Amino acid sequence: MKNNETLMELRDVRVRFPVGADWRGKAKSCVHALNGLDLAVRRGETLGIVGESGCGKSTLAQLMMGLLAPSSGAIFRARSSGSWFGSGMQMVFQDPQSSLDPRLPVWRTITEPVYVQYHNPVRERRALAEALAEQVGIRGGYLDRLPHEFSGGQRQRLSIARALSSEPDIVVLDEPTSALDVSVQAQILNLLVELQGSRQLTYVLISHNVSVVRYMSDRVAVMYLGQIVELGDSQEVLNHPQHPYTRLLLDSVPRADRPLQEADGGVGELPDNRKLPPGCFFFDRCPYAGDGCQVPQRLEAKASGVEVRCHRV
Ligand SMILES: Nc1ncnc2c1ncn2[C@@H]1O[C@H](COP(=O)(O)OP(=O)(O)OP(=O)(O)O)[C@@H](O)[C@H]1O
Repeated sequence: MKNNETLMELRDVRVRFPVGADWRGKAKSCVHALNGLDLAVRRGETLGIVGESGCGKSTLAQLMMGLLAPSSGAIFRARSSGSWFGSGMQMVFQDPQSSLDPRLPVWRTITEPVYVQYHNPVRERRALAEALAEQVGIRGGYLDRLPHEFSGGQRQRLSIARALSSEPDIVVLDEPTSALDVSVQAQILNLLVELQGSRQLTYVLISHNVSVVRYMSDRVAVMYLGQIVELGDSQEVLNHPQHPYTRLLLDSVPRADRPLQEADGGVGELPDNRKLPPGCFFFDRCPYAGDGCQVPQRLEAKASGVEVRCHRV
């Protein structure tokens, strides 16, 4: 069920982290993690977020989850039908080991988001745990076990069950398969697709793995130095990349998890995000840089419907 209803919108969002301190405890400089991000999440879609390490993907996830406040800009959320303190957001992390409490039987962990809000009795909690476990392919009889008694893939299934327990509107998937064996990665992705169909979920999928994003996403946002440089239909963006950075990123697959200069034989380093370039952020690494690139670039819709932050496209 995809439509154009916006569940969450970020407008010109910036996040700065003060770093270093002088003898008075005053920050010496700032890391500019997000630099004017405009993005909307639509109900029922999977929105993929890609970009190399350090471009701001995790900062964006924390912002969406409400774990971090923007330094400037605004975030709008549609009124939630789900719960988790009313935010309607849940997250599935890369490492299922650390998102499940090692001392608690899993039925407790996977129903915790609901219990925190409603304090439901044990019988009800167990019944919910069993129903959720069944939906993610874990037999109800195993729910008294501790997380370490499950395999990595099963633990990720349990983390997904936990995320679904409060019936969130949006689930942020932060590298949901990258800590798993290759053999179970596809099973988890298929499970996520199935659940999206049966529960009308909206996903924000953060990944440096372009094949995962290609398989899962309806739209893709490509991030560079805390900005979106290309945004649109995922097949269009991934099959016909227009921004020079998107092309470079796709050319470096499957090594996009490393800084690009290692993967592509030397186009320069990711600029220092304590001092932002005055014009196009990609200027120093761009093979097409020239006139008109020394001024800040705007994200603009091109004929294909894809938005691109480059005046030369
Ligand atoms: N708490 C913090 N204090 C200072 N700098 C931070 C903090 N959190 C993130 N950063 C910096 O902000 C920038 C964006 O980081 P972020 O973790 O969002 O990137 P990322 O794209 O998720 O990278 P990765 O894929 O490696 O997780 C990086 O330069 C990072 O060092």
